[in-house]
Amino acid sequence: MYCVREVTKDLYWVGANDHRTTLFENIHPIPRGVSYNAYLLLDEQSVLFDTVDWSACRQLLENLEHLLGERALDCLVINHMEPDHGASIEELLRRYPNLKLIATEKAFMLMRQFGFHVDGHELVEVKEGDTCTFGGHTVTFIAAPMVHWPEAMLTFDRANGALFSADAFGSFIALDGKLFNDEVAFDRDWLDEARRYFTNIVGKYGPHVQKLLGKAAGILDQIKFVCPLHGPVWRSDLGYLIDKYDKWSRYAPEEQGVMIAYASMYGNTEAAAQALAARLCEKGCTKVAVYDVSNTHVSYLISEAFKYSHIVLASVTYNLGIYPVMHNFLADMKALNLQNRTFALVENGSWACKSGDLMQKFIDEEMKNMTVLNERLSMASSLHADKAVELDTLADAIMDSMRT
Ligand SMILES: Cc1cc2nc3c(=O)[nH]c(=O)nc-3n(C[C@H](O)[C@H](O)[C@H](O)COP(=O)(O)O)c2cc1C
Repeated sequence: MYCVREVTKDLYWVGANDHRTTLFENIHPIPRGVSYNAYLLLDEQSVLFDTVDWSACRQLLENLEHLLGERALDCLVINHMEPDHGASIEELLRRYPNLKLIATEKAFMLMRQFGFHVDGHELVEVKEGDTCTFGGHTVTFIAAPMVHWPEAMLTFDRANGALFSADAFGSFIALDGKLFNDEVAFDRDWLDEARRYFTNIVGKYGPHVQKLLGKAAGILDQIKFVCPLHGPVWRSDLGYLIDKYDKWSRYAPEEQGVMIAYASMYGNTEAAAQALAARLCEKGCTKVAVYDVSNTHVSYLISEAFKYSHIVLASVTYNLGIYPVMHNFLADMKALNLQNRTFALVENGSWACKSGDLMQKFIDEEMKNMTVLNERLSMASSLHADKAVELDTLADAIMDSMRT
């Protein structure tokens, strides 16, 4: 059965929802699913903007057949060649052999690398600023390298104000019938997953996203619809969306608050993390989020690290090192280029406590623009009552640094 939604006159969402894939990119859990968005424009020529994951190809084909009727599909614009969007290209070429493919040079290179038999078809290579007319609609192509692959581009249709934004402005979570941002409670139900999507998938490329935001600013008054490849289409409140993207891509915290991530085998470091959380709340900072790194997928930890201004790392010592899962979290923060955060450290060990010094060294030497508070809470096996003052001092130091 076809399943389409009208975006605006002559433009349709023809994508699909996926609740079967458990790991996006085979790494990030997606318990609430994901959508693969593709859009069909019915002008003098029929134009499809991107395709879908191979698992959703049948749905795309049914949607196209429904809307096209007797018409052929004339053009396919590929904004992004990652297989969750590009995988169905070859099948479309089989069904619509006269299909004209429009993409960047690098996208065509990737199609060939992935083994798609595109040669022999009409291929139109486009670059920044090029335009294409399909009848009443003329689109302009905007290069968006490394947002988040090198071949990526955006396409802007001046006639209806639709910006086909590739992976930019996308989100996890299946649409399940809804399409527009104003049909969901985005801030309540989607923001955390949108941030987790952005920070883990595109987070490393903040400067590239900043460049793209600069380009978008030039046409902001003309953008009526932001049509990403995952998640809702934005037709209102663009300022809200752009503000989030601006913060995330500048590595600026969204909230003055504290993420406490603890690594604990037997519960003593965990107890210290909980005691610190309680002290912070008592002192008036209730924006405190506590996570056990061992049972929280690192993609959620990354999202929270991008959200909060302060991060407390509480780790046991493990074979003279940092607890491996905590080490992995640190490595991921570094890999995703997280910057501009204030850290506080809590360490634990029973005979040779090393985790504090090692975490400090990692942050100082491997990460950029980070501050580590001098106050450190150190414990031998467990936190005893005689450490109450140190605990309080650490909480005060965090509170003070939030005020400055
Ligand atoms: C495999 C293993 C390796 C450890 N290595 C160290 C170590 O190198 N230095 C140290 O001081 N404690 C070491 N410990 C002890 C723990 O860090 C310590 O008991 C800690 O207090 C446990 O805190 P928890 O209750 O939060 O798990 C090790 C424990 C285990 C199980």
